[in-house]
Amino acid sequence: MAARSSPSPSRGMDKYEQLAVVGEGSYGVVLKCRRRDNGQLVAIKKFLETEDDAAVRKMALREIRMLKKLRHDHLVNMIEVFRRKRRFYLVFEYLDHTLLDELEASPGGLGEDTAKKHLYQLLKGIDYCHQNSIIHRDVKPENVLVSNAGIVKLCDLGFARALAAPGEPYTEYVATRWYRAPELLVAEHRYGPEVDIWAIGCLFAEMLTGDPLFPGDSDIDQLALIIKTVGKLAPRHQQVVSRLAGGAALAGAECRRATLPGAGPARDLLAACLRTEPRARPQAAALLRHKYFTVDGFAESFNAELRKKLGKEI
Ligand SMILES: Oc1ccc(-c2ccc(-c3cc(Nc4ccc(CNC5CC5)cc4)n[nH]3)cc2)c(O)c1
Repeated sequence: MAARSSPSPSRGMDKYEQLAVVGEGSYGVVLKCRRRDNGQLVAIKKFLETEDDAAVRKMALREIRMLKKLRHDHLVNMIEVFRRKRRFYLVFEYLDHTLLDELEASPGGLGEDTAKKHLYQLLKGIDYCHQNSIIHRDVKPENVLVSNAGIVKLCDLGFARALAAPGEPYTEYVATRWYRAPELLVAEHRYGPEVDIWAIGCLFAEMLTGDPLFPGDSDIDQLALIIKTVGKLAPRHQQVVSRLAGGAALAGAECRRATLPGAGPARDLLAACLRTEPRARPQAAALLRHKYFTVDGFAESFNAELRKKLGKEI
């Protein structure tokens, strides 16, 4: 057989030059890398040793199966997967910074125009997940990526879960407290995509003001902040809270209402995302049709802007 005329193509991590660590989690690390042959920037999630730890291997395979199904303009897309020296490597699109970076750089908030554009793209991304029966479960500023052109993509579906079959309880998980919906704080077994709508409501408020809406320092404190601002919990949740340590004073208490940020349709949309009864929160598809986005032709003109920036039909 003729010898290869060209050098054998680089395999796995040899193809990439490691530039920085951009994220760390319990199951691995996310690296900023540059592809040697074309200079493309990518993010590579490197799992811990998968052979020795069955749980990590199971988690990695579940994550890979799910990520292979999901492709959307407002989700960070996976480019390739490879294994090397008993580890899995997931190669993703790289975007310049996170929403957390933007919030830290703009203490007074992002301004309503930017907040509205980010919110619209977030809702598109999460609507795609929900239409594909996937709950993200950890929507927070660190998991929202922003390109230099203002394109917003959700990332790190490491916590994501497929919607449970009817009657099947979900496993416990600890998403970031400040963005956790009341049904998760009271450990309701049957939660759904509404937990992502709650988190997006929290992000919208934070983009408007620059401050986290509910920065609770414990689960009970988190519930207290929620009740103080958006009112009573759903009756079935109040019963659970009344049995928690320190919860008796909380259940059913309707403290002095702190006010939500925003005005008019923006406040209306925000309040809808933050209804304490999960079943009362609108789905992402309905929120995309909310008057906040439609009344002034925003959706039409912004979709045209997105098409241009994304370079394809939406
Ligand atoms: O299941 C999974 C696992 C991992 C990911 C994932 C995919 C891609 C990324 C990513 C990150 C990224 N860019 C980035 C840029 C900057 C930072 C940090 N900035 C602060 C200043 C230090 C963090 C991230 N581009 N792409 C991060 C996570 C994913 O989307 C799904």
